[in-house]
Amino acid sequence: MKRCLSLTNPSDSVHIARVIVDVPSKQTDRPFDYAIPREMEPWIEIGSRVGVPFGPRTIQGIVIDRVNGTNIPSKKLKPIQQLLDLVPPLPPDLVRLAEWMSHQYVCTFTAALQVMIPSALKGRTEKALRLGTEALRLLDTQPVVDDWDENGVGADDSFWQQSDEELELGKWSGEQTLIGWLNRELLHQPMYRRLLAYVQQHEPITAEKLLQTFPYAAKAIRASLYAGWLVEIERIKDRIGVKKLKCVCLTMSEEEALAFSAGLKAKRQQETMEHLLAMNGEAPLKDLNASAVKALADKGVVQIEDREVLRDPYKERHFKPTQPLPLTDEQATVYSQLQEALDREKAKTFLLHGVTGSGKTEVYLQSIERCLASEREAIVLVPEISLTPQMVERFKGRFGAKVAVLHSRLSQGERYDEWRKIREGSVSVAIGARSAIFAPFRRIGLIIIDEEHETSYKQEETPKYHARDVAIERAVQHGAVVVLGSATPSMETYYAAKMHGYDAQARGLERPIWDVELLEMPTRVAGRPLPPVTVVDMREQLKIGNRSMFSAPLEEALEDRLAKGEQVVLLLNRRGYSTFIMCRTCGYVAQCPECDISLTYHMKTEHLRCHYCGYTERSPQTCPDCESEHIRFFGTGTQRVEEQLARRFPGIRVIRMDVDTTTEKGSHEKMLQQFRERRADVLLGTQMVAKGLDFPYVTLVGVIAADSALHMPDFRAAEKTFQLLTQVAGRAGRHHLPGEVVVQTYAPEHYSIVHASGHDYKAFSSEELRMRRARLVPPFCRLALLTMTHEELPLLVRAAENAVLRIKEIAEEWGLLKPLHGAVQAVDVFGPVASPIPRIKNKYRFQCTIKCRGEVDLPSLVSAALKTLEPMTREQGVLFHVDVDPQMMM
Ligand SMILES: Nc1ncnc2c1ncn2[C@@H]1O[C@H](COP(=O)(O)OP(=O)(O)OP(=O)(O)O)[C@@H](O)[C@H]1O
Ligand SMILES: [Zn+2]
Ligand SMILES: [Zn+2]
Repeated sequence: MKRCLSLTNPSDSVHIARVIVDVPSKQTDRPFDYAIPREMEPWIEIGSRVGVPFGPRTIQGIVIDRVNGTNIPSKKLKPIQQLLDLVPPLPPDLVRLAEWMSHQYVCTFTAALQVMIPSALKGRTEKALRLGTEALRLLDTQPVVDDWDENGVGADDSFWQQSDEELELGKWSGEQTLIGWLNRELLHQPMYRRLLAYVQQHEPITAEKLLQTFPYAAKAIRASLYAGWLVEIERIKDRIGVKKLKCVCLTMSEEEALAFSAGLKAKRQQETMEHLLAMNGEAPLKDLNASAVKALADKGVVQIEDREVLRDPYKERHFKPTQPLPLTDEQATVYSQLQEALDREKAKTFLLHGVTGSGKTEVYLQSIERCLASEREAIVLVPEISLTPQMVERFKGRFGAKVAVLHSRLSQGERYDEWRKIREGSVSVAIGARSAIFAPFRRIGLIIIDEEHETSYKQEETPKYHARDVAIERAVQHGAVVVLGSATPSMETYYAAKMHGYDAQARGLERPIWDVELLEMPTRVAGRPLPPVTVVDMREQLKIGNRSMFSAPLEEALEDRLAKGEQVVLLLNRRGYSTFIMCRTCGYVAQCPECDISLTYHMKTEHLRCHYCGYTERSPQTCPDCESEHIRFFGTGTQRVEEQLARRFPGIRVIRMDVDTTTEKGSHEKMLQQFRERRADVLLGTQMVAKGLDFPYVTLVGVIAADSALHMPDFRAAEKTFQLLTQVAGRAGRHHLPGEVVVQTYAPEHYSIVHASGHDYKAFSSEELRMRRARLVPPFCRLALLTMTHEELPLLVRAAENAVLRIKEIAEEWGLLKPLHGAVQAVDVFGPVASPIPRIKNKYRFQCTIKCRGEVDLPSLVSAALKTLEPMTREQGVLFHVDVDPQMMM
């Protein structure tokens, strides 16, 4: 950690900062008090990142509060050692959100804070200041007076010390006042202009150095930072630097340059001058002819300078600007409701249930426009997988440079730069996957979650948050509107929307978690029909002697499209398919030596890898058990389908998209582009091909094995199957050409397949909800999954049994085990049982499930339980992991 400001005598300080230290353990999961040294006084606020002494070390922490007193005796009170950023990385509302998360998901406060900070910031950083564009303009129009002396110390030093009250620094809402104050007072002070001029001459300059020259200027610097007159740049050592660009600049005025250019004989040089003039006197070196620049530089007409640039991953792409479309009646009805809610500026959540191709995106776009018009910002969440150029294009096309894109495939530096644009307020729309919900905007008006049913909105590592819950909570803080959009809403959200309007009493034990209002768009834009679906019973195919992967109807349809030059999407449901190595002679399956799970085969490197612990080995050529050579890869299936396609339809152009072919950065995008340009006939893939794509020439969608996920031990299996089929069917016939879908299955009578083929969400959801109610699974209860791990099995078994007893006792003490409404208890504890993966990294795993209904505060119950289990961790080393509202029951 690099020091920004040094400390003096801590005993001078009376102000206290409450700091959450970055040590993710239960024992340290509380605020620690530190004295604020006087120099740091104006800089420390809620959300500041600081370095503090902790035991023998200095560690990082986040200030969550400032107070005037502490119980810590003054001898023991330690001062903050370092301030890591001049503008805090987290605004106060995100700090509050992190506190809420730590309660909801039973994780440490610091884990929740850290997930909000871009990883680029966690490297070693060095801070410096430069002028903002406003300040540059000011200095151009009102140059600093001549009596400027290099040290900048003038007679009006006393100026810096006044106006403390007026400033009201640290309040985000005070910004307007602050900018007003700057305009009214500060800018007329020659001293302030000197400060800016000094920065201009020495930029980038560290705050430390600036303060040496202007010892009293701390508050003015801070005010300037808030107002954008000064901009803080971060140079991150080791990890990522700020990107520099070589620029060529004119050294003379426009008239002089014109005259000079007119007199030039060399054509290249003349062109270069004209280009520079057209670009307002400055252009990147790489855009110009290097030898012409060299010649001009030798004549002293231009010079080359380093410019700091924000990396823009989409810079190379041109986005065609789009205009709002006239809305269809359905869209207009939905939009007017959203508009009304937006104008009210009160928190509210909607579910937009619109069939595939109903034009949800256009509704999003126009709602965002409305939101921006009232000077508020918008966040759009999409599943990582649909963060394709096509999706980005729609938002960039409408809002241009106002859009920041947060994409996990961006480099760390690119991601960090996008994040900075959000924090600095130079963009007003953020689009990204799950973690974009933490975009550090200050006045959020609208949060859109597209494909809200996607499981990728749930983070599977600590903090195990769900972006949907977090969005709803953030919206409450900001008075924002949340739109959950989907053609196949999750049962949780749909049930909540169905219950909207029933009072809490009537809902009783079946009360949904959120209050959601339902909006519907049941038809496709322009009256386009949903494609007809043919369900093929594969058992029948076998009976008539067809042993190939393709049923007769699918084969015919494929042939037909190839003849017509139309395109096909083929989906292989990957869940349930294997990626392991098996010996066909003895049945040996390569397993991780540390975990009870088969190793995954990676084709590119010919390695076997454990998905859980990272263990890797070379793929064996012969079976380690029986030495047979018939040991082979049981592929994802897509590879086999590809082989068969090539054999059956010689010359067919197939793009295979799965985990093996999309590991490289940008490969996913490239493939889709290639398909869009009709340089392939078939797009073959796993789940990846099912979502969000909109290709006009796709008229056939084939699903190879629709039911492979139905037999997973997961109460959401039917829901997932229905969603996948409906989504992929929705890719066909979205434009002028009519589409068709062929679904191959061994379970044609299963309700998820029957209703998906009828595009009947309502029928599916009512049947599914009936089943869920009968089995008492979400949304008719909430679950928490508690996983316990230890190296020794007998010890773990005993501990797990004790733990379950303890939890039952607590539920009993809380009066929650009493039967409510007949036989149904408010809290039920199941287990312990061995986890579906019973051993990971040499540790055995047991789990229990806590189920609760009605108004039970599940997080509080779980965290009370964990507290009483702490001695087990301390004395026996048993570890506990909690997942509140789990999406995966592992
Ligand atoms: N008002 C409109 N007038 C004309 N065309 C429209 C209108 N609204 C949307 N469209 C077009 O309809 C098509 C489908 O819209 P869109 O992709 O937004 O649907 P969607 O509801 O998001 O579907 P999915 O859930 O499948 O992603 C797009 O090509 C879009 O440009
Ligand atoms: Zn073998
Ligand atoms: Zn392993």
